[in-house]
Amino acid sequence: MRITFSSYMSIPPAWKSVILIVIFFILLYKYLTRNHSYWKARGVPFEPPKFLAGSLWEVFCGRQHIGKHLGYLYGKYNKAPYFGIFVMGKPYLVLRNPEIIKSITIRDFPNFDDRTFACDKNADPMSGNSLFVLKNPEWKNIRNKLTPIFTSGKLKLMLYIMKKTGVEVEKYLEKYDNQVIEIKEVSSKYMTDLVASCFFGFDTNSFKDQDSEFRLVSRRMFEFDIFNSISLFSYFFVPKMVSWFKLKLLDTNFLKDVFYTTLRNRASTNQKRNDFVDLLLQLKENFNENNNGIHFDTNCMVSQAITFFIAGFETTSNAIAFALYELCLRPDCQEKLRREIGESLPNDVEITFESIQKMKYLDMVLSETLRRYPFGPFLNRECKEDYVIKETGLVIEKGTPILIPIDGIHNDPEYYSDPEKFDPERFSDGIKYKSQSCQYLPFGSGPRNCIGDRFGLICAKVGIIYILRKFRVERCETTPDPVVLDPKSPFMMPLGGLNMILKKV
Ligand code: HEM
Repeated sequence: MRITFSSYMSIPPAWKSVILIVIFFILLYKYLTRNHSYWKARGVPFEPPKFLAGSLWEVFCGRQHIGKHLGYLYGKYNKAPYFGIFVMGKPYLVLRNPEIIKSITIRDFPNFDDRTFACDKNADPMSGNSLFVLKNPEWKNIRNKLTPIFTSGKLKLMLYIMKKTGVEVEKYLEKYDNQVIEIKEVSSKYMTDLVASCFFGFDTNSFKDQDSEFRLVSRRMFEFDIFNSISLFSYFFVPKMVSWFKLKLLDTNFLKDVFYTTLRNRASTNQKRNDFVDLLLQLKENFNENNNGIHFDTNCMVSQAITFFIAGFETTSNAIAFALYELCLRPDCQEKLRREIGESLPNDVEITFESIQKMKYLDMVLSETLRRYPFGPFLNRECKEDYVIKETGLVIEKGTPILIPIDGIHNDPEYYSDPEKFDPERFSDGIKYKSQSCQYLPFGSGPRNCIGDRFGLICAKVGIIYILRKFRVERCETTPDPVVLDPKSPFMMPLGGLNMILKKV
């Protein structure tokens, strides 16, 4: 039957509205599903999309953690070098093959040097200027300038701050002998104090002051309710929402005020602490104008300090907490590590940078912990120009977002036998081979990898040494086994904490 304009006009108004609504939804559906044949047309295996949620329905429903879901898909498409998914109708390419990952993150890096991470610099200048978010050429310029502040020599000068915070943890834990403690909160306090001191020159005292504002602020940053998990999700997957709704990544006003206060104090007292504040100030002074017009002004400096604070404290405290959790389930590994600590530092001798470097088993324990629990469960890159994957001939179109599922790779039995087992021995030869072949990616890969990896590892090692040389951690009735990850968080964080019993040795 043909519907003409005059027959339409004769339809009662209520029916007209119904027809318009139906047409609207049909058009919307067509628009949102317009790309759903994208991967099929290119011969790429793909996870069939569901309307709106695409291939991440389980994640949107809160039933599965995004890292574990990508890991599950990684296992499902185990014959393919990559597979396709859809997020809100947009096609994403998920890489499986380490050689292809290497090409994209290292060899052909210039074509994949940015993340798809969105940020509206005008609405949120603090986050927009952060190294994590910056796009080239600004990113490269700032990264080159910041890299030297993380050299071993500079970190060595900050060891005194780490040791001071380690002593605070030790004193704090004395009160909990033979009691159940939630170790994630302890490690978060340790890292909040440490990072606040190193990057803000500020004594936060989270162990003495339960209401320390720094700790309250840092805790809020990683507490995910439905609203901030949608917001953070949009930064990674729906960048348009960020500009439409002028979303702000984080409320950084408090951190900004603290940093400015520190700058004023340093200027008036000429105090030097050999911390990152001193290094950032030096960098600002030496930053000449010959940088493609890119400035490293005070705002940019504050933005980096805030980035380092946020990127540093939760990642590293997670690693400490998960290491102690695994050690409480594996008393044999714990004893081996305590022996190593005892032999390297007999009679409570002073911890030195060199003694930490020599603790091989401690390094193996942390490497294995980060294999099992990489904080960021996926890496993310954007394709700048059409690119041909030489191994398969697939053309990745300009603008295609790429995901690298770290958890899937870290649990692939082809690279790690019995991957569910916590086994530090698999890193007895170090991580070099596995990192270089892109089978081990807790700190990412290529020039855009983690800038703070060495700082994070030293902080984690010092924290673990201070705890284990005085205490044994044991499993208790409320120790989770297996760990449940918080599905609302895009990061691999434990849901409900990590309880264990602490016993003085
Ligand atoms: C155990 C601790 C840590 C883990 C597991 C970790 C992990 C990561 C990962 C996976 C990335 C993305 C890399 C990529 O895309 O290839 C990253 C980037 C980054 N991390 Fe870390 N990180 C840790 C500690 C730190 C610390 C202590 C800092 C600062 C002091 C830091 C600062 C950054 C920054 C600024 C970036 C962005 C780098 C860029 O885009 O140039 N991270 N980190």
